[in-house]
Amino acid sequence: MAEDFKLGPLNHVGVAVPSLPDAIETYKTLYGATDITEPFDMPAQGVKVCFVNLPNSQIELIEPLNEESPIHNFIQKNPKGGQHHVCFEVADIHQAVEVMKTRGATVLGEPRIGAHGTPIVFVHPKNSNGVLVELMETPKGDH
Ligand SMILES: CC[C@H](C(=O)O)C(=O)SCCNC(=O)CCNC(=O)[C@H](O)C(C)(C)COP(=O)(O)OP(=O)(O)OC[C@H]1O[C@@H](n2cnc3c(N)ncnc32)[C@H](O)[C@@H]1OP(=O)(O)O
Ligand SMILES: [Co+2]
Repeated sequence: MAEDFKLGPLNHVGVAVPSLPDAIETYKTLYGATDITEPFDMPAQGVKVCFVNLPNSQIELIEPLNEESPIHNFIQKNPKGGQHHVCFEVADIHQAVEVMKTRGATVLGEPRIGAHGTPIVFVHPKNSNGVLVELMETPKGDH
């Protein structure tokens, strides 16, 4: 089970923001980003999300949908926003969950469909030097 587990590519860096339109404007005007997806709501994940597409990865901009959002507290503590998580791809999300739990990590919840349409889970920041790590199953056909 664990022997063939490994992290795949860095898929995205999650940035939590108080206002998606303002953050989009920043990436457009300050960094000249031209490839930014239309924002969309993910009620199951409690966020509004869009992606700044880069040559080798993405910035995932996320805004809390409501006070129940898992990032509501984060924005309360960081009103201007901040780097929120890093996301690595894995071949098999269920194997990843098993390996993380076997190795003593706190896996937050069960795998749920994320913004790329494949199952994701999160490993608590306390397990990774204060960094919230998202594991995302690589979309089929992308292997
Ligand atoms: C649309 C899906 C998209 C995708 O890629 O597909 C996403 O990525 S959605 C991203 C948003 N969803 C999540 O983040 C789900 C997982 N996160 C959680 O369950 C919570 O955010 C959690 C448990 C990590 C923190 O919840 P909360 O902030 O309400 O709890 P606390 O305030 O008690 O914080 C506990 C402890 O953790 C520190 N913390 C919180 N958030 C982060 C963070 N992003 N990075 C690093 N550390 C974080 C917080 O400061 C507390 O630290 P302590 O030392 O105990 O004070
Ligand atoms: Co993410």
